[in-house]
Amino acid sequence: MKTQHLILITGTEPTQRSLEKQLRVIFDGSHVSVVSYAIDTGLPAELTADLILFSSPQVEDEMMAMNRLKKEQKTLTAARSIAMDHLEQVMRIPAGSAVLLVNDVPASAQESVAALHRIGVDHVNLIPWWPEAPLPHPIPVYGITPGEPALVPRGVTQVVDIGPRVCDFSTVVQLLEKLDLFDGCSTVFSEGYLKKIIHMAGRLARSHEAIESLNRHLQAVLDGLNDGLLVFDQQGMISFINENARRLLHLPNLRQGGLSLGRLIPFRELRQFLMTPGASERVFTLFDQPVLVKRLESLQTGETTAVFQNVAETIASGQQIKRDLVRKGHYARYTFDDLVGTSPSLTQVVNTAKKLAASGLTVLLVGESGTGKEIFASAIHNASPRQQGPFLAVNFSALSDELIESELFGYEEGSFTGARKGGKIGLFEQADGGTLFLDEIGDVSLKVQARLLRVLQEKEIMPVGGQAIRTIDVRIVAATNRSLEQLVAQGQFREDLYYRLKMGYLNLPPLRHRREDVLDLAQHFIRLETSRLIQLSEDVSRALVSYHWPGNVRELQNTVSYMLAVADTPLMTMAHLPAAAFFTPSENREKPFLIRHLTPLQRLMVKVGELEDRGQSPGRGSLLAAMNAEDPLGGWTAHKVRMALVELEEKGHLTAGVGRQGSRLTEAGRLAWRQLIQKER
Ligand SMILES: Nc1ncnc2c1ncn2[C@@H]1O[C@H](COP(=O)(O)OP(=O)(O)OP(=O)(O)O)[C@@H](O)[C@H]1O
Repeated sequence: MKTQHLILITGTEPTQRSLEKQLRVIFDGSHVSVVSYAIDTGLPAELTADLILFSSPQVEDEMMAMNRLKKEQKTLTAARSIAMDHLEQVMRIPAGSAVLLVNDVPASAQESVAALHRIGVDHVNLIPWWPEAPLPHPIPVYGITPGEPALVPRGVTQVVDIGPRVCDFSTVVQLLEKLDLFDGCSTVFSEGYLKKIIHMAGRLARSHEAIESLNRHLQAVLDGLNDGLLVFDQQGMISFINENARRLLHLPNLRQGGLSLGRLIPFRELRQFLMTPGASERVFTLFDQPVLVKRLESLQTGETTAVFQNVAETIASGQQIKRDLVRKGHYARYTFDDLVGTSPSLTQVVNTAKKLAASGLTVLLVGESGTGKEIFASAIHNASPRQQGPFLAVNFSALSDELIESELFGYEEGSFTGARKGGKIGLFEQADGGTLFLDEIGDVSLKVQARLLRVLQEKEIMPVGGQAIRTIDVRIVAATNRSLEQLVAQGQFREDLYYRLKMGYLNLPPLRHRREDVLDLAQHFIRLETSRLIQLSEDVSRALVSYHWPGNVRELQNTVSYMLAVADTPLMTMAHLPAAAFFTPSENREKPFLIRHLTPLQRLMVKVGELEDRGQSPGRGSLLAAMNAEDPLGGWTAHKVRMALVELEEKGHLTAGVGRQGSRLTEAGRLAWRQLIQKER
């Protein structure tokens, strides 16, 4: 078969390249040779071929004006269209957007617009533009250019380069006809064309499927909400309604969209409220149920979202939340009724605490360890108007500065290495609307004190690494067993913070100042631990009341637990007490408490050290007397004392005195003694 020659003539080189490529694909495998020229880069002296294809009417005009072609030369002028490969990007430009169609000259810009219109791109407003043309105001964000990205003006930021336009379907058909190849190549060509359409349709179908599945997922999420949601525009046309809104409004399962508030909502007042700009929330009775309706307007879309909450269900879920808080320990366990005791000193402090609870003032609880500061803090919260809010506690004695700051104030994501993703909400924010109990406030550093003071003064916090200040509404109850006054005098506690905390001051009396409460408390702890009927012997009662209780109520509670553990009769006698010496009526706080946990040898050593501290150097006789008084159940005899002293001497802990001189602890002995008594306290 004879080879036919086709010449392509374009205006510019880029068009030459892209059209030549297209022609080569079409004529691949046929007997057509393709040669191309761009007027810009020059034409050969002779231009003869079986067919000459002009890339556009402008090129045709130019060539005619040049008068370079023979009269009988067959020509064809291409009609061009955008390549399908870029159509998808064009279709993704949001509907209604203004789009600058950028090309080099007015005619090609207008032609490109027309070409896009012809293939059905009508969802955007196409504005033809070329470098000398005035820019529309405002400058559109979107631009489309057929292979001229360098010409796109500044300000147009989202550009789709659709590449030089290719010969359209009709041009290709004419080409084939003129070269008498229609029968041979048309199938190849149409198949290639179809393949592209099928490929594109496939992609569209897949992305449509993905969108559908996302929509179904979102719908399921929104239907699963406890709240009803209704979205509508300024004309009252509904664009979205979820399952719960339908349920609350007794609506059938209607198709989304296309419906108006007027048709769907049978309550005039509710309709009016929904359509009133600026209205925020109101309770309506809908089908005999109180429903809280909130309006949220979106400035961006002009749409309004109405949130419907069934008041009864919301209260029930609030109670559930409260139950959850109990489980998590974010809950004030005690009330004033849990405080046992009728002594005047306790009654007086409870009465003041009740008044302070109602006042909302910051409260400072001062008292020795185990006096019930935590019970008071919790009872104050429960007797305050914040009782429905959270109650959170933080104990400063165990935390580093960094930990305290992140616990209290939270932090923003990425504010330090190891910061949790999404950041962390601090206790101040978590306790919003409730009470925060700051235990052992006397242990807090000056740095943290400064931040606390700011929170108390400004009622605002800024999370670690954060920018935004958040207003909080938290009542502070602080506690300490240290003398803050003394710490202030030593410069370890800020005076201004001290006075702020002290606005509501409560001094919890130690148990030894309210001995009247000891037996009530003991009975109370017995009842907490067992349902057995337990009685205290008179001796035991006397011993308990006369003991000075350095560990206060907690120590009494521990003593009761110990006795219940060792007693096998319903009557508690002296034999069940932890150690006889422990109950010597004395205010001496250095008395070792759990002396029973020491070996006899250690007990003797403790005694030697104690007597030495009082300036004595005890001989064997006085040691025997002292041991019998301190540890009557220890079975101490003169022999036992002597053997113990020998053993201590052998260990290098003691030097036994000669004659009237008593025994003394050595250096090593004193060290061991100090360790023992520290363990005991
Ligand atoms: N008046 C009281 N009635 C009943 N139980 C009490 C009373 N006071 C204290 N308790 C109990 O004594 C124990 C210690 O109380 P709490 O933990 O409140 O003391 P605290 O002053 O906070 O001690 P610390 O300073 O060591 O933390 C708790 O088990 C508490 O239930």
